[in-house]
Amino acid sequence: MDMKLDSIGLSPFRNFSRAEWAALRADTPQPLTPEEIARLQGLNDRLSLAEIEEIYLPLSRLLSIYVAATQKLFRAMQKFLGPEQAGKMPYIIGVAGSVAVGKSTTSRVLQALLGRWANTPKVALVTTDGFLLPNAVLEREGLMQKKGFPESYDLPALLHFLTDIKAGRHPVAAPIYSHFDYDVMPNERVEVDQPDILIVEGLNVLQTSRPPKDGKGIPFVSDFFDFKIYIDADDAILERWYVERFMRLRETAFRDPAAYFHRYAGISESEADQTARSIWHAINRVNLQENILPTRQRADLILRKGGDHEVEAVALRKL
Ligand SMILES: Nc1ncnc2c1ncn2[C@@H]1O[C@H](COP(=O)(O)OP(=O)(O)OP(=O)(O)O)[C@@H](O)[C@H]1O
Ligand SMILES: CC(C)(CO)[C@@H](O)C(=O)NCCC(=O)O
Repeated sequence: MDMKLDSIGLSPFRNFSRAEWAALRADTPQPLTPEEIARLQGLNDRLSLAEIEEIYLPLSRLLSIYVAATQKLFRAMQKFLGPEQAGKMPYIIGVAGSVAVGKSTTSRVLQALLGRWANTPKVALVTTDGFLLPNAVLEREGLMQKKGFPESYDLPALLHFLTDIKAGRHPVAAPIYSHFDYDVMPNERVEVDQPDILIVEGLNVLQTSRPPKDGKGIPFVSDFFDFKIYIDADDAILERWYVERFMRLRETAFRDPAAYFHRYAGISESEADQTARSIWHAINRVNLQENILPTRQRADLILRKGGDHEVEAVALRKL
């Protein structure tokens, strides 16, 4: 995806058009059953069957090849090192990209598709939103307009979580974020109990920032991932998706008086549109430019989306 490097044959990525990528599913052994199709489309009513079959099936096939190779290496290492070595270690996939690019939808589709492979029946999914600092802390530190920026996360807690997973500990608990409350939920946790694959999605999974204090010798978040996916789309398209989702939420979730953004249910459509655009420009777009986009080149695979969320090109790391 780096044109200059591409033209002199030095890009670390191999590029596929949509059609070239779709052809890779050719000998995927199991077709989807009608029940599976219904369940996958239930994950997001805008997701088309063509998208599942042409993009996400080849991707799940590729990932299952990587996972099988890692599992084989792990078993060989256990034999080499002796019987008292750590038990099961999940394969960790990171899914990164801008706010509103579709990280959670892609992750849920991959979770469902990867669970169909015999060597990975148990696939867990966690979002790094749960590791955001609570609003009370963000307010105290003057960071409410920086939600999603590196400094708005409890980075040591995220690193501890990933370390525990990699060490084979179980179960490991992760905090949960509520978009309805616009805050982390103080008393709720999701438990990750020795899955074959753990998918971690978030803005920050490819980042290399260290915790502010005593950061030396501590790994980067991105170090923990066996395979890193970046979902990409043009700036103007992302803004549109953000605004469309905001307007839809205004008709649905924001109507509930308990919702953090309830006040936006009462304003006019044009005021709501203005509000969404100003949040996008003041917070999420700045975060994209400064902190998210610069991590794209670190991915193993880039999914490039067009205006209707259809993947129009794929780049796979070859080095
Ligand atoms: N493959 C897809 N096909 C059609 N629509 C999609 C697809 N993926 C996501 N969307 C839509 O795009 C919007 C953003 O998707 P999603 O919530 O998955 O993004 P996200 O990257 O997880 O966002 P955030 O970072 O804000 O949590 C939603 O309105 C969703 O319905
Ligand atoms: C929670 C995050 C950071 C990521 O999902 C995002 O959805 C968010 O809330 N960003 C802050 C600005 C906004 O309200 O869109």
